[in-house]
Amino acid sequence: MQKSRYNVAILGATGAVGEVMLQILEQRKFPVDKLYLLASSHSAGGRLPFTGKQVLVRDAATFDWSQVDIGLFSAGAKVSAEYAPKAVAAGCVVIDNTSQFRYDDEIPLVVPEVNPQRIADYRRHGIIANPNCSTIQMLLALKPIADVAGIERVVVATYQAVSGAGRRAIEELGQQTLAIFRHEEGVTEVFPKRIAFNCLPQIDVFQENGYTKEEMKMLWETRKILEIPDIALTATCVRVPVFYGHSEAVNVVTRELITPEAVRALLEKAPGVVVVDDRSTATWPSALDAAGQDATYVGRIRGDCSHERGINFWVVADNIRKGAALNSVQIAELLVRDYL
Ligand SMILES: NC(=O)C1=CN([C@@H]2O[C@H](COP(=O)(O)OP(=O)(O)OC[C@H]3O[C@@H](n4cnc5c(N)ncnc54)[C@H](OP(=O)(O)O)[C@@H]3O)[C@@H](O)[C@H]2O)C=CC1
Ligand SMILES: N[C@@H](CC(=O)OP(=O)(O)O)C(=O)O
Repeated sequence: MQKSRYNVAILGATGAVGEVMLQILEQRKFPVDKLYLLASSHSAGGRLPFTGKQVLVRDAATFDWSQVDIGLFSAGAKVSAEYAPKAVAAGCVVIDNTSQFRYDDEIPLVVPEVNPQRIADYRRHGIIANPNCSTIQMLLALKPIADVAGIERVVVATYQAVSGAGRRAIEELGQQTLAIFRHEEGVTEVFPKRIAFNCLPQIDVFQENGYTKEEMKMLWETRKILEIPDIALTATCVRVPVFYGHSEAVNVVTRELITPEAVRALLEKAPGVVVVDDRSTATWPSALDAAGQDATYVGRIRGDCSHERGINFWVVADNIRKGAALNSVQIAELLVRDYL
Protein backbone atom coordinates (compact mmCIF):
# COMPACT_ATOMS: atom_id res chain seq x y z
CA MET A 1 0.00 0.00 0.00
CA GLN A 2 1.28 3.48 -0.86
CA LYS A 3 2.50 5.50 2.12
CA SER A 4 1.16 9.00 2.69
CA ARG A 5 4.32 10.28 4.39
CA TYR A 6 7.99 9.36 4.00
CA ASN A 7 11.08 9.27 6.19
CA VAL A 8 13.63 11.55 4.56
CA ALA A 9 17.34 12.03 5.27
CA ILE A 10 19.44 14.95 4.03
CA LEU A 11 23.12 14.04 3.83
CA GLY A 12 25.08 17.32 3.85
CA ALA A 13 22.29 19.14 5.70
CA THR A 14 24.63 21.83 7.08
CA GLY A 15 25.96 22.79 3.62
CA ALA A 16 24.88 25.50 1.19
CA VAL A 17 22.70 23.03 -0.74
CA GLY A 18 21.48 21.00 2.27
CA GLU A 19 20.20 24.10 4.01
CA VAL A 20 18.11 25.03 0.95
CA MET A 21 16.86 21.43 0.61
CA LEU A 22 15.46 21.78 4.11
CA GLN A 23 13.73 25.06 3.21
CA ILE A 24 12.30 23.67 -0.04
CA LEU A 25 10.90 20.51 1.62
CA GLU A 26 9.07 22.84 4.01
CA GLN A 27 7.99 25.39 1.37
CA ARG A 28 6.61 22.71 -0.98
CA LYS A 29 5.01 20.76 1.89
CA PHE A 30 6.78 17.55 0.92
CA PRO A 31 5.07 14.71 2.83
CA VAL A 32 7.83 14.22 5.41
CA ASP A 33 7.17 11.83 8.29
CA LYS A 34 10.55 11.69 10.07
CA LEU A 35 13.40 13.95 8.95
CA TYR A 36 17.03 12.97 9.59
CA LEU A 37 19.74 15.59 9.13
CA LEU A 38 23.21 14.19 8.50
CA ALA A 39 26.65 15.73 8.26
CA SER A 40 30.19 14.89 9.34
CA SER A 41 31.16 14.44 13.00
CA HIS A 42 32.29 18.09 12.86
CA SER A 43 28.66 19.38 12.77
CA ALA A 44 26.93 16.51 14.57
CA GLY A 45 25.04 17.63 17.66
CA GLY A 46 23.93 20.96 16.18
CA ARG A 47 20.31 21.71 15.30
CA LEU A 48 18.59 23.17 12.23
CA PRO A 49 15.03 24.54 11.95
CA PHE A 50 12.30 22.64 10.09
CA THR A 51 8.56 23.41 10.31
CA GLY A 52 9.03 25.32 13.56
CA LYS A 53 11.09 22.61 15.28
CA GLN A 54 14.82 22.32 15.85
CA VAL A 55 16.07 19.08 14.28
CA LEU A 56 19.23 17.35 15.52
CA VAL A 57 22.19 17.02 13.10
CA ARG A 58 23.61 13.49 13.27
CA ASP A 59 26.93 11.99 12.27
CA ALA A 60 26.47 10.15 8.95
CA ALA A 61 29.18 7.66 9.93
CA THR A 62 27.02 6.02 12.59
CA PHE A 63 23.59 6.42 10.95
CA ASP A 64 21.20 3.49 10.42
CA TRP A 65 19.85 3.89 6.87
CA SER A 66 17.09 1.30 7.35
CA GLN A 67 14.96 4.08 8.93
CA VAL A 68 14.85 6.07 5.69
CA ASP A 69 12.66 5.93 2.54
CA ILE A 70 14.36 8.73 0.58
CA GLY A 71 17.91 10.05 0.97
CA LEU A 72 18.76 13.46 -0.49
CA PHE A 73 22.55 13.34 -0.84
CA SER A 74 24.58 16.52 -1.12
CA ALA A 75 27.88 16.12 0.72
CA GLY A 76 30.29 15.64 -2.19
CA ALA A 77 31.03 12.80 -4.59
CA LYS A 78 33.32 10.83 -2.26
CA VAL A 79 30.76 10.92 0.53
CA SER A 80 28.06 9.67 -1.88
CA ALA A 81 30.38 6.88 -3.04
CA GLU A 82 30.74 5.76 0.57
CA TYR A 83 27.14 6.03 1.78
CA ALA A 84 24.88 5.49 -1.25
CA PRO A 85 25.53 1.72 -1.49
CA LYS A 86 24.88 1.36 2.26
CA ALA A 87 21.66 3.39 2.07
CA VAL A 88 20.36 1.46 -0.96
CA ALA A 89 21.19 -1.87 0.65
CA ALA A 90 19.10 -0.78 3.64
CA GLY A 91 16.08 -0.03 1.39
CA CYS A 92 16.47 3.72 0.88
CA VAL A 93 16.09 5.40 -2.55
CA VAL A 94 18.98 7.83 -3.04
CA ILE A 95 18.59 11.10 -4.96
CA ASP A 96 22.21 12.10 -5.41
CA ASN A 97 23.14 15.69 -6.10
CA THR A 98 26.84 14.96 -6.68
CA SER A 99 28.68 13.89 -9.83
CA GLN A 100 29.40 10.41 -8.42
CA PHE A 101 26.82 8.39 -10.39
CA ARG A 102 25.81 10.74 -13.22
CA TYR A 103 27.80 9.05 -15.97
CA ASP A 104 26.80 5.48 -15.14
CA ASP A 105 24.55 4.32 -18.02
CA GLU A 106 22.36 2.36 -15.62
CA ILE A 107 21.66 5.28 -13.30
CA PRO A 108 19.00 7.79 -14.37
CA LEU A 109 20.04 11.45 -14.64
CA VAL A 110 16.91 13.52 -14.31
CA VAL A 111 15.60 17.04 -14.87
CA PRO A 112 11.87 16.72 -14.10
CA GLU A 113 10.76 19.17 -16.81
CA VAL A 114 12.93 17.40 -19.43
CA ASN A 115 13.07 13.61 -18.85
CA PRO A 116 10.79 12.67 -15.93
CA GLN A 117 10.14 9.26 -17.52
CA ARG A 118 13.70 8.18 -16.65
CA ILE A 119 12.87 8.20 -12.92
CA ALA A 120 11.42 4.71 -13.46
CA ASP A 121 14.99 3.45 -13.96
CA TYR A 122 15.72 4.05 -10.27
CA ARG A 123 14.66 0.45 -9.72
CA ARG A 124 17.93 -0.90 -11.17
CA HIS A 125 20.26 0.51 -8.51
CA GLY A 126 18.05 2.54 -6.15
CA ILE A 127 19.78 5.78 -7.19
CA ILE A 128 18.64 8.80 -9.22
CA ALA A 129 21.32 11.34 -10.10
CA ASN A 130 20.74 15.09 -10.14
CA PRO A 131 22.64 16.83 -12.96
CA ASN A 132 25.17 19.63 -12.70
CA CYS A 133 23.62 23.04 -12.03
CA SER A 134 24.91 24.55 -15.29
CA THR A 135 23.45 21.70 -17.31
CA ILE A 136 20.01 21.87 -15.69
CA GLN A 137 19.20 25.48 -16.50
CA MET A 138 20.57 25.21 -20.04
CA LEU A 139 18.49 22.10 -20.76
CA LEU A 140 15.25 23.69 -19.58
CA ALA A 141 15.71 26.08 -22.50
CA LEU A 142 17.21 23.64 -25.01
CA LYS A 143 14.66 20.83 -24.63
CA PRO A 144 11.73 22.57 -26.42
CA ILE A 145 14.06 23.70 -29.20
CA ALA A 146 15.47 20.18 -29.61
CA ASP A 147 11.95 18.71 -29.80
CA VAL A 148 10.82 21.06 -32.57
CA ALA A 149 13.92 21.89 -34.62
CA GLY A 150 16.59 19.42 -33.49
CA ILE A 151 19.99 20.54 -32.23
CA GLU A 152 23.25 20.14 -34.13
CA ARG A 153 25.63 22.13 -31.96
CA VAL A 154 25.72 24.22 -28.79
CA VAL A 155 28.37 26.77 -27.78
CA VAL A 156 27.96 27.92 -24.19
CA ALA A 157 29.88 30.25 -21.88
CA THR A 158 28.91 30.19 -18.21
CA TYR A 159 29.18 32.88 -15.55
CA GLN A 160 28.90 30.83 -12.34
CA ALA A 161 28.18 32.11 -8.85
CA VAL A 162 30.52 31.29 -5.96
CA SER A 163 27.75 29.45 -4.07
CA GLY A 164 28.29 26.57 -6.54
CA ALA A 165 31.55 25.91 -4.71
CA GLY A 166 29.96 25.66 -1.25
CA ARG A 167 29.64 27.59 1.97
CA ARG A 168 33.34 28.40 2.34
CA ALA A 169 33.40 29.89 -1.16
CA ILE A 170 30.48 32.21 -0.33
CA GLU A 171 32.37 33.36 2.75
CA GLU A 172 35.55 33.86 0.70
CA LEU A 173 33.87 36.28 -1.72
CA GLY A 174 32.34 38.21 1.19
CA GLN A 175 35.59 38.39 3.14
CA GLN A 176 37.69 39.43 0.11
CA THR A 177 35.19 42.12 -0.91
CA LEU A 178 35.25 43.68 2.57
CA ALA A 179 39.04 43.44 2.65
CA ILE A 180 39.39 45.31 -0.66
CA PHE A 181 37.32 48.22 0.65
CA ARG A 182 39.79 48.37 3.53
CA HIS A 183 42.67 48.44 1.00
CA GLU A 184 43.69 44.90 2.01
CA GLU A 185 44.08 41.84 -0.24
CA GLY A 186 41.98 39.38 1.77
CA VAL A 187 42.57 35.64 2.09
CA THR A 188 42.40 33.26 -0.89
CA GLU A 189 41.90 29.62 0.11
CA VAL A 190 38.98 28.10 -1.80
CA PHE A 191 39.61 29.55 -5.26
CA PRO A 192 42.96 29.44 -7.08
CA LYS A 193 43.07 33.26 -7.37
CA ARG A 194 41.18 36.13 -5.79
CA ILE A 195 37.52 35.95 -6.86
CA ALA A 196 36.42 39.41 -5.66
CA PHE A 197 36.38 41.80 -8.65
CA ASN A 198 37.77 39.04 -10.85
CA CYS A 199 36.66 36.19 -13.21
CA LEU A 200 38.27 32.75 -13.06
CA PRO A 201 38.18 30.54 -16.19
CA GLN A 202 38.52 27.25 -14.30
CA ILE A 203 35.77 25.30 -12.53
CA ASP A 204 36.66 21.81 -11.34
CA VAL A 205 39.81 20.00 -12.47
CA PHE A 206 41.48 19.97 -15.89
CA GLN A 207 40.98 17.00 -18.21
CA GLU A 208 43.56 15.66 -20.67
CA ASN A 209 41.77 17.39 -23.58
CA GLY A 210 42.29 20.86 -22.08
CA TYR A 211 38.68 21.32 -20.95
CA THR A 212 37.79 21.44 -17.27
CA LYS A 213 35.60 18.70 -15.82
CA GLU A 214 32.75 21.23 -15.33
CA GLU A 215 32.88 21.94 -19.08
CA MET A 216 32.86 18.25 -20.01
CA LYS A 217 29.98 17.58 -17.59
CA MET A 218 27.84 19.94 -19.69
CA LEU A 219 28.52 17.81 -22.80
CA TRP A 220 28.22 14.37 -21.14
CA GLU A 221 25.03 15.27 -19.26
CA THR A 222 23.35 17.02 -22.22
CA ARG A 223 23.84 13.92 -24.39
CA LYS A 224 22.52 11.59 -21.70
CA ILE A 225 19.49 13.67 -20.66
CA LEU A 226 18.34 14.70 -24.14
CA GLU A 227 19.20 11.21 -25.43
CA ILE A 228 20.96 12.75 -28.43
CA PRO A 229 24.34 10.98 -28.40
CA ASP A 230 25.79 12.94 -31.34
CA ILE A 231 24.95 16.43 -30.14
CA ALA A 232 28.04 18.67 -30.39
CA LEU A 233 28.63 21.01 -27.45
CA THR A 234 31.57 23.12 -26.37
CA ALA A 235 31.56 24.96 -23.04
CA THR A 236 33.75 27.51 -21.29
CA CYS A 237 32.90 27.65 -17.58
CA VAL A 238 33.86 30.77 -15.64
CA ARG A 239 33.50 31.61 -11.94
CA VAL A 240 32.36 35.20 -11.39
CA PRO A 241 32.02 37.32 -8.22
CA VAL A 242 28.28 36.74 -7.82
CA PHE A 243 26.86 35.07 -4.70
CA TYR A 244 23.78 33.26 -6.12
CA GLY A 245 22.63 32.64 -9.69
CA HIS A 246 24.45 31.15 -12.66
CA SER A 247 24.21 32.97 -16.01
CA GLU A 248 24.92 31.40 -19.40
CA ALA A 249 25.34 32.77 -22.93
CA VAL A 250 24.10 30.00 -25.23
CA ASN A 251 24.46 29.69 -28.99
CA VAL A 252 22.52 26.87 -30.66
CA VAL A 253 22.68 25.64 -34.24
CA THR A 254 19.45 23.79 -34.95
CA ARG A 255 18.96 21.04 -37.52
CA GLU A 256 15.86 22.66 -39.05
CA LEU A 257 15.45 26.36 -39.69
CA ILE A 258 13.58 28.09 -36.83
CA THR A 259 13.05 31.81 -36.30
CA PRO A 260 13.91 33.62 -33.04
CA GLU A 261 10.20 34.47 -32.77
CA ALA A 262 9.30 30.76 -32.90
CA VAL A 263 11.96 30.00 -30.27
CA ARG A 264 10.52 32.72 -28.04
CA ALA A 265 7.02 31.25 -28.42
CA LEU A 266 8.35 27.77 -27.52
CA LEU A 267 10.17 29.07 -24.46
CA GLU A 268 7.13 31.02 -23.28
CA LYS A 269 5.30 27.68 -23.01
CA ALA A 270 8.24 25.66 -21.64
CA PRO A 271 7.76 24.24 -18.12
CA GLY A 272 9.91 25.96 -15.50
CA VAL A 273 10.98 28.72 -17.93
CA VAL A 274 10.05 32.41 -17.75
CA VAL A 275 10.94 34.59 -20.73
CA VAL A 276 12.12 38.08 -19.73
CA ASP A 277 13.01 39.68 -23.01
CA ASP A 278 11.93 43.05 -24.32
CA ARG A 279 14.52 45.02 -26.21
CA SER A 280 12.18 48.03 -26.54
CA THR A 281 12.50 48.53 -22.77
CA ALA A 282 16.00 46.98 -22.43
CA THR A 283 14.55 44.16 -20.32
CA TRP A 284 16.52 40.96 -19.67
CA PRO A 285 17.09 38.71 -16.64
CA SER A 286 20.16 38.83 -14.39
CA ALA A 287 21.56 36.52 -11.71
CA LEU A 288 20.17 38.81 -9.00
CA ASP A 289 16.68 38.48 -10.50
CA ALA A 290 16.97 34.69 -10.37
CA ALA A 291 18.47 34.40 -6.86
CA GLY A 292 15.95 32.92 -4.45
CA GLN A 293 13.52 32.05 -7.28
CA ASP A 294 12.48 28.67 -8.66
CA ALA A 295 12.12 29.62 -12.33
CA THR A 296 14.78 29.58 -15.03
CA TYR A 297 14.78 32.91 -16.86
CA VAL A 298 15.59 33.37 -20.55
CA GLY A 299 16.28 36.63 -22.35
CA ARG A 300 18.27 38.17 -25.23
CA ILE A 301 16.69 35.71 -27.67
CA ARG A 302 17.96 36.57 -31.14
CA GLY A 303 19.18 35.10 -34.39
CA ASP A 304 22.87 34.44 -34.99
CA CYS A 305 24.20 36.83 -37.64
CA SER A 306 26.99 34.33 -38.44
CA HIS A 307 24.78 31.28 -39.12
CA GLU A 308 21.31 30.98 -40.68
CA ARG A 309 20.30 28.17 -38.28
CA GLY A 310 21.87 29.84 -35.26
CA ILE A 311 19.97 31.15 -32.23
CA ASN A 312 21.45 33.01 -29.24
CA PHE A 313 19.99 33.44 -25.78
CA TRP A 314 20.92 34.22 -22.18
CA VAL A 315 19.69 31.96 -19.39
CA VAL A 316 19.87 32.48 -15.63
CA ALA A 317 18.72 30.44 -12.63
CA ASP A 318 19.41 30.09 -8.92
CA ASN A 319 22.14 27.43 -8.98
CA ILE A 320 21.41 26.26 -5.44
CA ARG A 321 17.64 26.02 -6.00
CA LYS A 322 16.92 24.83 -9.57
CA GLY A 323 20.55 23.78 -10.04
CA ALA A 324 20.57 21.53 -6.98
CA ALA A 325 18.09 21.47 -4.07
CA LEU A 326 14.85 22.22 -5.94
CA ASN A 327 15.63 19.80 -8.78
CA SER A 328 16.29 17.04 -6.21
CA VAL A 329 13.04 17.74 -4.34
CA GLN A 330 11.09 17.82 -7.63
CA ILE A 331 12.53 14.37 -8.41
CA ALA A 332 11.44 13.20 -4.95
CA GLU A 333 7.93 14.55 -5.57
CA LEU A 334 7.58 12.54 -8.79
CA LEU A 335 9.10 9.49 -7.11
CA VAL A 336 6.50 9.44 -4.35
CA ARG A 337 3.65 10.40 -6.69
CA ASP A 338 4.33 7.75 -9.33
CA TYR A 339 6.57 5.02 -7.94
CA LEU A 340 6.82 4.53 -4.17
N1 LIG B 1 23.83 19.82 -8.86
C1 LIG B 1 24.88 20.59 -8.72
O1 LIG B 1 25.41 21.13 -9.64
C2 LIG B 1 25.43 20.86 -7.40
C3 LIG B 1 25.91 19.83 -6.66
N2 LIG B 1 26.49 20.03 -5.46
C4 LIG B 1 26.99 18.86 -4.73
O2 LIG B 1 26.66 18.99 -3.39
C5 LIG B 1 27.82 18.91 -2.58
C6 LIG B 1 27.67 19.84 -1.39
O3 LIG B 1 27.61 21.15 -1.86
P1 LIG B 1 27.49 22.38 -0.87
O4 LIG B 1 26.31 22.23 0.02
O5 LIG B 1 27.58 23.57 -1.70
O6 LIG B 1 28.85 22.22 -0.01
P2 LIG B 1 29.20 22.78 1.44
O7 LIG B 1 30.68 22.77 1.49
O8 LIG B 1 28.49 24.04 1.71
O9 LIG B 1 28.63 21.65 2.43
C7 LIG B 1 29.13 20.35 2.45
C8 LIG B 1 28.22 19.48 3.28
O10 LIG B 1 28.68 18.13 3.22
C9 LIG B 1 28.91 17.65 4.56
N3 LIG B 1 30.02 16.72 4.59
C10 LIG B 1 31.27 16.93 4.16
N4 LIG B 1 32.03 15.84 4.37
C11 LIG B 1 31.23 14.91 4.95
C12 LIG B 1 31.41 13.58 5.41
N5 LIG B 1 32.60 12.96 5.32
N6 LIG B 1 30.36 12.93 5.95
C13 LIG B 1 29.16 13.54 6.04
N7 LIG B 1 28.91 14.80 5.63
C14 LIG B 1 29.93 15.47 5.09
C15 LIG B 1 29.21 18.92 5.34
O11 LIG B 1 29.02 18.68 6.71
P3 LIG B 1 29.87 19.43 7.88
O12 LIG B 1 29.07 20.63 8.26
O13 LIG B 1 29.91 18.40 8.98
O14 LIG B 1 31.20 19.75 7.31
C16 LIG B 1 28.18 19.87 4.74
O15 LIG B 1 26.91 19.59 5.28
C17 LIG B 1 28.97 19.29 -3.54
O16 LIG B 1 30.18 18.75 -3.11
C18 LIG B 1 28.49 18.71 -4.83
O17 LIG B 1 28.84 17.35 -4.87
C19 LIG B 1 26.60 21.30 -4.98
C20 LIG B 1 26.14 22.39 -5.67
C21 LIG B 1 25.48 22.24 -6.94
N1 LIG C 1 30.10 22.73 -10.29
C1 LIG C 1 29.07 23.52 -9.69
C2 LIG C 1 28.58 22.91 -8.40
C3 LIG C 1 28.84 21.45 -8.18
O1 LIG C 1 29.09 21.05 -7.08
O2 LIG C 1 28.81 20.69 -9.26
P1 LIG C 1 28.98 19.09 -9.27
O3 LIG C 1 27.81 18.54 -8.50
O4 LIG C 1 28.91 18.73 -10.70
O5 LIG C 1 30.30 18.77 -8.65
C4 LIG C 1 29.63 24.91 -9.49
O6 LIG C 1 30.75 24.99 -9.07
O7 LIG C 1 28.93 25.88 -9.72
